[in-house]
Amino acid sequence: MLYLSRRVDFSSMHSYRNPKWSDERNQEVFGLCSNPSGHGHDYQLEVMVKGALNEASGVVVNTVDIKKIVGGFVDQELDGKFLNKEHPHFMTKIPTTENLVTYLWDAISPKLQNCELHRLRLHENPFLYAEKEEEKMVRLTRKYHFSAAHRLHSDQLSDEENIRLFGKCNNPYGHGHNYYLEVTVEGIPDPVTGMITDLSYLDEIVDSVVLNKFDHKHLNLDTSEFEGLNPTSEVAAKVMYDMLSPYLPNLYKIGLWETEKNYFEYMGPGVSA
Ligand SMILES: Nc1nc2c(c(=O)[nH]1)N=C([C@H](O)[C@H](O)COP(=O)(O)OP(=O)(O)OP(=O)(O)O)CN2
Ligand SMILES: [Zn+2]
Repeated sequence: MLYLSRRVDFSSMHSYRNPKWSDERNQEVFGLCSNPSGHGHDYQLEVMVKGALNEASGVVVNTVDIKKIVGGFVDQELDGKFLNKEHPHFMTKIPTTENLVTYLWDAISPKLQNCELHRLRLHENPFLYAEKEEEKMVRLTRKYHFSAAHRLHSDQLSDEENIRLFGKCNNPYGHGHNYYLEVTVEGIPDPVTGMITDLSYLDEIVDSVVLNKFDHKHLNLDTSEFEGLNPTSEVAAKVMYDMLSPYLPNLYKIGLWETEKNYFEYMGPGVSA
């Protein structure tokens, strides 16, 4: 089986409002997104399909055909529209990223030929995306930033072994990174709010439980969470998962960008992708 991906872009306006609720209630639940005049996003939709290689043509499916099918569909239905007012499905269902990706999954899967839809990832902005994969629940990923210093050093190895294994990263004073932390939750979008998890709750938890502890800190020297641990990014991803999971019962994955080139993820004990 081969997997391939094509990105399709569109811009839409939306407003998060339950028409049965008062302005105050909508404001309380949806915050700024409840503005009845709406606001907009430049969405990026990553369409990943799977299929068998056609030996004669050398392709599973022509990506230009995916562009025509999916691009044509979003151009006609979503691009340049105020979804709550102009799209029948979203007149009654709140156009959250989770609901949008679910709608797109149901609409696009039957249209594809010579391949099957494997995953849709809908980016609302560079810090938020929702995704749907075959036979999986919807997932929502939020990206956060913090800066921290660390020294790679294991107490279980000799000084020579530490230097040999970690080189410059074993510098006694440490060194620093611009970390990007991705927190992924999964679930069924709430039928009333259209959300898997309230983003303001997620932000509050990640801020108070992780970012406030680690931002602008030396992980080895200033944090109790890394006491006795070597703060590699594998260990850091696991530490952060364990810190967040008691507050986020639907936590699916922690992704940690240590640098732009080094990425690590942890899905909890015994879980694999
Ligand atoms: N398995 C792991 N290997 C390494 C880790 C880690 O956490 N787990 N961490 C480091 C260092 O912390 C290091 O600072 C990253 O170094 P490096 O890959 O060299 O940095 P860049 O991504 O900026 O790449 P350049 O080659 O320097 O451009 C090392 N290994
Ligand atoms: Zn480092």
